[in-house]
Amino acid sequence: MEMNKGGGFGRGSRGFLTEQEKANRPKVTGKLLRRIGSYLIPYWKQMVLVLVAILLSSILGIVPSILAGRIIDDGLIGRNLNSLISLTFLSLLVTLGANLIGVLESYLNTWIAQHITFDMRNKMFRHLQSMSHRFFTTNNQGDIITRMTSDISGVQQIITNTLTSILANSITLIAATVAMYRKNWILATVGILIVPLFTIPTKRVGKARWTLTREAQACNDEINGILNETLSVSGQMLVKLFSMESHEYKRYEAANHRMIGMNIRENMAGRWFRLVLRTFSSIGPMLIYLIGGILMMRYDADLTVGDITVLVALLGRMYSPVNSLLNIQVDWIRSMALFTRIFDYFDMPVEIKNSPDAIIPDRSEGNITFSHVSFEYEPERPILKDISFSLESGKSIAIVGPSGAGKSTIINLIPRIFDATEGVVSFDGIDVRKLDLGFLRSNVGVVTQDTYLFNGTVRDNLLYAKPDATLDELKEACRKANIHDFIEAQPDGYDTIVGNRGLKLSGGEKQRISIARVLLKNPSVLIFDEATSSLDSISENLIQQAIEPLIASHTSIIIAHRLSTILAADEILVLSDGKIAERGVHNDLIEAGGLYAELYETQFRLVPDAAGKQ
Ligand SMILES: Nc1ncnc2c1ncn2[C@@H]1O[C@H](COP(=O)(O)OP(=O)(O)OP(=O)(O)O)[C@@H](O)[C@H]1O
Repeated sequence: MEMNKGGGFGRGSRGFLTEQEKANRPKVTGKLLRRIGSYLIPYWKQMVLVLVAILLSSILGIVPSILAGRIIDDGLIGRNLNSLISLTFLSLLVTLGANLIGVLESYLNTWIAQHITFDMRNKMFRHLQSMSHRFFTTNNQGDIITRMTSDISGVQQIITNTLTSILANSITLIAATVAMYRKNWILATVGILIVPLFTIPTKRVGKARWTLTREAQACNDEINGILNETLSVSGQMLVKLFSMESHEYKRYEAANHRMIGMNIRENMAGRWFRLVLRTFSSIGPMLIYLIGGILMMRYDADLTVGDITVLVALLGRMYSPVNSLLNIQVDWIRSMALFTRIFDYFDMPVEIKNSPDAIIPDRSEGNITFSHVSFEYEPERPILKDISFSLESGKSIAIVGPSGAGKSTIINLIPRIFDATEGVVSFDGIDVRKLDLGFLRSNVGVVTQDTYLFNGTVRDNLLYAKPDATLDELKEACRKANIHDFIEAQPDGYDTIVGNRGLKLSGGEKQRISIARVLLKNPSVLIFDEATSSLDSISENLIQQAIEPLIASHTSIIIAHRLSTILAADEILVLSDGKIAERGVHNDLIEAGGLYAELYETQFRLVPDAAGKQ
């Protein structure tokens, strides 16, 4: 039987709280415990079985130690072969039984833990999917992934290790103590007094080793950081372009060198730890032999050799449970902190959600109205100020303005990536906050500046917009987006792998695929955030040839940076510092000689216009 469930000597090195953990001790309230319980309750039947299994295997686990006494006294010293054979056989049977129950207990335990974490992971994933864009822009991606992966795996550890460790170790300890006192109260008291004395030095050396392990871990993290930075695609590109190869090598070598030193020290600390452990753990048995022997020889105590052997064996069984129970407080604090962190995530409010009586209109025209819309990402920092405009179905609007004027922010309010702080954004005359989110988003197609493709084939990426689209539909969308010929020219055609985030494709190709993807959704409003990053003139030309007819044939809003796109729109909104500074058509705005005329002179006229409409 595995007595040392998650505890024991080896784990002494983890049994300490960091300064940070000490400072952030979680508040354990009845509410928190009830909430944890709510995840366990569906599995109460299996838990009762685990409890019975632990009880049985812990008690059976100490029986062989007790039988050892009778094997010695009756079998060996008493020279009774029958008794020797039956007792050894019984001992073997009990050991086998305890271990078989242990296997069953492990299975049930793992089953429960896996199911609880399965429930939690799914719940967390669903919750994260419903979180707003603001959540993902303000929270570190690494933290979000950690919550999903290691924190929830931590819950599994708590269930399989901490809970069973408390139970199994407590039962073993009680059973061993009772059995020892039944044999001889003096030796039992000696043994029980020795156990805590043993744990003090073990804990001290353990702490020193733990500090070293943490330092080695920090060193390892540093090395991983260097590897992540320098061996990533973009990192390598940066290193090459700035000829930093030898600088990076030196940085890596220095960190690697530090790590070697740390590893040697850590290993040696481990060796010292084992030395202290073995020395102290042998003091107890020696004392029992010594005192037991004196009691037997000098005081004629009612003790046999077998009794002394049993007491030594039982004492040996106590070290590990005592040690791990001493760590329970640390495990408990960590477990509660883990649950608190996970629940904090569950409790984060969902900012953008369907209103309870969300409207799903029969059809969508694609009329968009902004009336007196203001918006701020952070309190007291207005980004959009009193924006009003209307886009009628079938028409198109180009939004222009200096960088940071709030152009992308305006379009983010239409599919409710964010909600307006003041004023109303409406779609076909209905406040977007009252519309069904699914309806709204399926009718608003957005092509962002930095297009995102999943690692998969071109076909997979296109089908994301319409999983049941036929190949002909895919081809039609790609023709409209001017990317069909390119895809067909690839050896694998529509099954071409796009690579991680689409890295195997050029910026222009990615953008055209993402235009095709949006067209497959067949939305009633198209929104383009025209890329400012310079594409080569062929790519530009292909994109413009795709976008211009779409602007003419669809209700559309374009954040425009190129003259030809601006000219393709019915109306131009000129945005400055979050306000609409000017609006109208190209010639009138040029004549007015305001901000648009200035932008035209400084930017649009100079941007190489592939369509040649300058
Ligand atoms: N998620 C965000 N949180 C806080 N502030 C933001 C966020 N996104 C944008 N901003 C700020 O809002 C302002 C407007 O940004 P926006 O992206 O709408 O400008 P833009 O006109 O589209 O600029 P560009 O042409 O450079 O893309 C900027 O000052 C920007 O720093």
